Amino acid sequence: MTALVAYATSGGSTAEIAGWIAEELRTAGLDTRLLAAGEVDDVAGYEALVLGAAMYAAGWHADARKFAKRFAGQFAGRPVWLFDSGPLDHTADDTDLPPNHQATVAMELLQAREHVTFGGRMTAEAHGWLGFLSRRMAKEGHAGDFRNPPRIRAWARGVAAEILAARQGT
Ligand SMILES: Cc1cc2nc3c(=O)[nH]c(=O)nc-3n(C[C@H](O)[C@H](O)[C@H](O)COP(=O)(O)O)c2cc1C
Repeated sequence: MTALVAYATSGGSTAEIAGWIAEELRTAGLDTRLLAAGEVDDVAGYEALVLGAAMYAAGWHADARKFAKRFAGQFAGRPVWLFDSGPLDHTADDTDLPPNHQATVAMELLQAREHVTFGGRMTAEAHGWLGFLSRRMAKEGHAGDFRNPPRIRAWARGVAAEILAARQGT
C-alpha cells in the first residue's frame, strides 16, 4: 500500500514542503510516492493522499485545482489531507487560517479530512514572471522564508498515524 504526496509549485518551496512530509511518512513506515500534481495520471493504487498547493493571488496553484477536478470523488473511503503554503509572514503559525475558496472546493471534491496552511517562501532569485514579481515584492519587504519545518514535520507525523490507524479499520 502506498501513500501519495502531490504538490503544485512555481518557485519550488511547496515541493520542498511536500518532500519533508513524504520523509516523515516514510519514517513512519509508509511506502510513499512524491509527485508533482501535474504528473499524476492515475490514483487508483493509493491508500491515502496529501495534496499541497502554493498560493497565488489569493487562490490555489492551477495544477492543484486541476488535480482536484480530475480526481474528484476518486478518493472516497481513503483519507485525504490538503495543505497550502503562502503567507509571507507568521500568520499561518500564529492563527488557524481558514481555507480560501479554491481550497474549500478542493476539500469537497476530494472529500478531504483536513486543510492546513503553512507559511510560504519568496526569494528574489526566481526566474521568469515569478522572478519579476518576486523582486518587486521583495523591494516592498515581503521576501523571506516563513516555512516552519518542525511544525510541518509534526503535522506529517500526525497524518502518518491516521493513515496507519485507517489501515486497522479496513
Ligand atoms: C505574485 C505572487 C502572488 C502571491 N499571492 C499570494 C497570496 O495571494 N496569498 C498568499 O498567502 N501568498 C501569496 N504569495 C506567496 C507565495 O504563495 C509563496 O511565495 C509560496 O511559498 C510560493 O510557493 P512555491 O515556491 O511553491 O511556488 C504570492 C507570491 C507571489 C510571487
